[in-house]
Amino acid sequence: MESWLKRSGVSGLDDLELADFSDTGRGVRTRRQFEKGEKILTIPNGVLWTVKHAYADPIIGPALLSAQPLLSVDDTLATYILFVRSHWSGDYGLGSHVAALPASYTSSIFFAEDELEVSAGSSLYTITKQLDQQIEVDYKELVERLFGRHQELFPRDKFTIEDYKWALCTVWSRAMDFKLGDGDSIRLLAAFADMLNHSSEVEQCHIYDVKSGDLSVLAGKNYKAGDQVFINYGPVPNNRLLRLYGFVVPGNPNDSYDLVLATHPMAPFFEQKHKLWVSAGLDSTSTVSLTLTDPLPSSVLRYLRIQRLNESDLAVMMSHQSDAASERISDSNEVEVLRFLVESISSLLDGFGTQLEKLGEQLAEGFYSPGGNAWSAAHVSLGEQRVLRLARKKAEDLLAAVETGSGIKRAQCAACKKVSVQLMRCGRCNEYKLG
Ligand SMILES: C[S@@+](CC[C@H](N)C(=O)[O-])C[C@H]1O[C@@H](n2cnc3c(N)ncnc32)[C@H](O)[C@@H]1O
Repeated sequence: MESWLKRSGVSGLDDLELADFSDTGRGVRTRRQFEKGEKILTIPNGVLWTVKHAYADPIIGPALLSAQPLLSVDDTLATYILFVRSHWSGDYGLGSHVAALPASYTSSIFFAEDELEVSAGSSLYTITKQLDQQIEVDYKELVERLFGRHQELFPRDKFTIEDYKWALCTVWSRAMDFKLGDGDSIRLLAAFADMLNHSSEVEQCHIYDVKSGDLSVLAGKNYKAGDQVFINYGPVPNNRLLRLYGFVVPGNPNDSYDLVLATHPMAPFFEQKHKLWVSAGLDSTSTVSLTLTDPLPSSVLRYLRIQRLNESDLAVMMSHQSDAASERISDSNEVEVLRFLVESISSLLDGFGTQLEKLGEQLAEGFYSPGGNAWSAAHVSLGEQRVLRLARKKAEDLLAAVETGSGIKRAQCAACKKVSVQLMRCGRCNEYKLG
């Protein structure tokens, strides 16, 4: 691969080499010192994997362009990679890059049932299950629309669903995304640059030159000869790292929980409420990322304030053009919203297969083999539960403050003893018996 890249005009390779590292696996090592900001590597546009290059390929290009509507970016790149793997020699060109790719991946879609089960309750668990189904559907569609129609290009035995999953994970774990000036974006894979591992200790240091179309990597910090060179994949939480890249960062400060807020279209006043959500920059189904630094973003409260509007408050709100739900609408609405949040977050937390404290103990005792799939899944579960606990605490504090300020009393359900809001049905046992 390196000799092909050098002949293709890649610069910087003489000062770098591939090497194995105990913590990150294969990566790139410096052969000399680099100052932060110095250019380390440049890969010219001609050798990048891009959708444009796939379309321009004289053999696979016409077939890809004949599929209407066109395949997604990831499917195009995955198909291109599989095409090169099945038709090109591994000695030179893109074929030599494919030959250097990992034979398998540790993305959560490859987890055994018992490994994924460790993250039960997490968004990773749900999304991975959905992804498994989606991949099957997408694969069938690809066979129908493309692979089955050009079997000379896409031989069945080299374009199985397992091959497709491998190629998708190649794209997910190695592609780089860049925004272009015109509001467009480009997703590309760059041989050798895709051997760089992630560290949050370096700044963003891979750049795409829109004019030349070349990709460059700068030193994200000062390096001594023999150091591993890193790039920064971005502020990615563990659930996403594991799904796309197949690894986690223990104690990841970017951990998050994606809260999905949804309302059935048959719910009363749905149309009016939909308008209010849109004017608040939301939608009737909105996904909000709860994070360690902002566990209860204001958009969650804005969404729920609108969702829980009664008829008279709704009429008042509809007459306001702006985002009136950014503030408390009424004490009773606020209490209802916060009560609902506390209960919902509690049931999300109850849904985790193993609770936070137990997971913490298990990880400390070495119950899961470090770096293994179950260990990674445990870290995802831990991170998501941490975020949800912070979110619940914040909702509880806000609720207590509103109740104190408004004079709305708490009451305890006589049936299950759960503290509830006066005159509301107890959400846990569904009884109206308030004490
Ligand atoms: C762009 S590739 C980097 C090169 C890769 N190590 C290889 O041998 O092909 C991304 C993959 O490298 C691994 N990786 C990157 N950064 C890592 C890190 N900080 N810790 C553990 N694995 C990492 C993950 O397997 C990830 O999917």
